[in-house]
Formats: sequence, C-alpha cells, structure tokens
Amino acid sequence: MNLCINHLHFQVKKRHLLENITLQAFPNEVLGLIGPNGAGKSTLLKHVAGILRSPASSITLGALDLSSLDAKALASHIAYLSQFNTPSHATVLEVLELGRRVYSGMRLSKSDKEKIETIVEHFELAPLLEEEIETLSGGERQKVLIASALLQEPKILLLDEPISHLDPKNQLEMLSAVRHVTREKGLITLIVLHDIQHAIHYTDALVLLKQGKILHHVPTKTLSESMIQELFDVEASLHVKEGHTFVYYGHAHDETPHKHAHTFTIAKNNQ
Ligand SMILES: Nc1ncnc2c1ncn2[C@@H]1O[C@H](COP(=O)(O)OP(=O)(O)OP(=O)(O)O)[C@@H](O)[C@H]1O
Repeated sequence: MNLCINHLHFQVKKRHLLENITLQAFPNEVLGLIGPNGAGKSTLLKHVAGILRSPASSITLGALDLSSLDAKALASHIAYLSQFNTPSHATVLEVLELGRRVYSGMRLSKSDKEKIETIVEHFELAPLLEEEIETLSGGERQKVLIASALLQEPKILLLDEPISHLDPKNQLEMLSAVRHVTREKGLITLIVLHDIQHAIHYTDALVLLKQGKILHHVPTKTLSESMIQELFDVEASLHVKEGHTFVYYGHAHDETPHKHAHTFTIAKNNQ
C-alpha cells in the first residue's frame, strides 16, 4: 500500500506554505525530507499526520483516504514524532505504554508488555523507566519518543528531526534502527533531516523542498552536488572516501577527486 499525496496546497492568509505537493512513498522506504529552514517540511508532515488538513487535496494509503479519519483511527496507521511536543506529567514507562494503548486501551495484554520489554532492552531504557519524561535530557527524551512511536507499530512513521538532541553515537544507532524497522516491518517512513550526510546514508529516496515546492524527488543515490547547491544556495561538494560519501559546504576542496563536480552523484555509495 503506497502513501499518495495529491495536489496538496496549503495557504495561510496570502502566503503559500505548500504548493501543489504530489508524491508517493512506498513500504520499506525511508523517504527523507530535506530543505532550508521554513521550506515547509514540518507543515507537510503535519498534513500526513492529520494535524493540518487541506480539503482540496487528498492523502491516501492504498485505498484508504487518510484525510477522512479521526485522530484515533489515524493513530493505528500513523505514528508521528513532532519536533517539539513532549507529553507532560508522565513517566518513561507510561509514555512507552501509550504506544500500545491505541490497540489495547487501558488494559495492556501480555504481548503488549513483551513488546515494551523488548524495546526497553533494545534502546537501553531500563534505568529511566520510572523517571518523569520532563526531567530527562533532550537526547534521552528523543529516544523514548522514538521507542514509543515504534511500539505503535504504524504503517507510516513520521519523524520530524528525530535526532537533533542525540549525541553522534545515538544519532547513528537511532537512524540505523529506523532504517532497520522500516525494512523489517514494511513501513513507510518519512523523516525530516537537516544533516545531508545522514540523509545520504540512511534514506532510500529524498524530497528536496524549497519555499513550499518540491524541487526534486529522487532516489538518494542520484542526489547530486548541483541539487544540493540549488536547494541551499551554497557551494557544496560530495567526496567519496573508502566507500563513504562526504558533503562539504563552502568552496570545493583542492583534493576534490571529481573535476566535474556539478554532475557528480553518489550512486553506489549509499550503504
Ligand atoms: N500555522 C501557520 N501559520 C502561519 N505560518 C505558518 C504556520 N505554520 C508554518 N508556518 C510558516 O510556514 C513556513 C514553513 O514552516 P515549516 O515549519 O513547515 O518549515 P520547515 O521546513 O519545517 O522549517 P525548519 O527546518 O526551520 O524546521 C515557515 O515560514 C513558518 O513560519
């Protein structure tokens, strides 16, 4: 079942925040949304999450019209981790349990509890379970919220800058976990990332959004320097070292191995 966004248009007063957004995302795919500040990335995710609605457009998952569902029905299809919202007055365990309540209500089953235990172990959250979520560090909180979103077992996972507070090790582990779970469970994952390096290594396809419009929607391996430059209005160059692709901003390095920098893409280096 594909996620289809058709002719999404969103305007506030006279300002067009999203213009004619049409795209498809597929099961097993991590689709990265990248673009400058204010490009409309969060606004796009909020539409898929059903927080914002634009009646003239349609957002469907297979034959299901997501825009016709209420919040509870949406929660069984979509887990959304927003940039800023954190539940208040809840312990870590309660936040994790929230991920299962969409299915089980207040009485969690044995299987719900086992799923929580597995994720607690995987994300090493055991020492934090009784802590109030508000007292955690930004990174710890982000880990708990991602774990809770995964416990929801959605078909669509929406992550808005999910790693902004994590240290480098946790960033890599979290992105790796997101990619793994997307493939293992056949999810459609939309993730907003500011770090192009991460986007290159952990996404399958990229939507490049600028001023509310899609500039490009490409397989990640075909992202080119010229696309990055067009998107961010900065000099950018891609370099490959030992199979890994690195992005440099500013003027290209002297040791750039590719003379035709603007045509260089990252094909075959996206592992
Ligand atoms: N409800 C709203 N009313 C008016 N303007 C809004 C509203 N929501 C978003 N905007 C504006 O729309 C633009 C896009 O915002 P959005 O948060 O989607 O950008 P973004 O690409 O996620 O940016 P960032 O990378 O900075 O998080 C911004 O200029 C923002 O101020």
